Amino acid sequence: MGVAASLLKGGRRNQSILVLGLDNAGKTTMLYTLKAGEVRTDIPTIGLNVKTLKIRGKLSLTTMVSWDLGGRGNMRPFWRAYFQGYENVDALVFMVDSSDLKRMKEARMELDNMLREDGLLEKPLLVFANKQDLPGALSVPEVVDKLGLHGIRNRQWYIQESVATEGKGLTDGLEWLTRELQDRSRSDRHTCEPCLPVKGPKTPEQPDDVSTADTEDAIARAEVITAHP
Ligand SMILES: Nc1nc2c(ncn2[C@@H]2O[C@H](COP(=O)(O)OP(=O)(O)OP(=O)(O)O)[C@@H](O)[C@H]2O)c(=O)[nH]1
Ligand SMILES: [Mg+2]
Repeated sequence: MGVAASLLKGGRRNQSILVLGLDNAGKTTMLYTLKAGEVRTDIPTIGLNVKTLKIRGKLSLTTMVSWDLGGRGNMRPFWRAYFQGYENVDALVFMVDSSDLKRMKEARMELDNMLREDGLLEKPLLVFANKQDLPGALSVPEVVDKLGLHGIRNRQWYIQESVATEGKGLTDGLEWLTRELQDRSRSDRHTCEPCLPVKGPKTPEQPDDVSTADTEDAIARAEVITAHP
């Protein structure tokens, strides 16, 4: 199972998003496609990629640092250590290859395992039902069923169909997530004044050229400024 993690920096504090999914689900493709016009489809992630996305809105700039850990097998102990128990992760994105019926069970197991992590309890979940362009791809209700999403309790979740190679659905899903995070951060402000800055996961690069986030308009203009190694 591969994973990409993103530190979304904007507004009053950093927000970090883990992007998870089995290998071949389309995580890296999504990150590349968010850079308008560039699609890389031929590189399975081996080891660790670090990318920085600059997301420009009408009045703002948001910076997302992403960690993309590819490969098969159980890397969870490594991720848990790397992200310090996930306590500073704000949200999850889970990407699934909707056309790969044979691996739906495995995908569900990996998702369930991550949702059980103490540091991730109650954090919002966005699922991308990816590869909708392929023949035989499961529909959104079918993916909901296969992944057992209706059984999720005590967290907000949302599923979005997508075609990562064409950028379809990516901004719609991410807009839901950013709205959800903004709502949560607003309600935190009411309930925990004064809010202390929250430390994000360790990153080799902490961009600081960030102003208030206006993500609804911004995501579509994501610009990858750090290259795939
Ligand atoms: N048809 C189709 N192919 C896709 C789509 N998204 C990704 N792919 C292809 O699926 C393959 C795997 O995509 P990656 O982005 O490398 O998958 P990954 O989740 O990063 O995989 P790992 O790095 O191994 O964890 C590539 O050949 C992509 O071109 C999609 O929406 N439709
Ligand atoms: Mg990858």
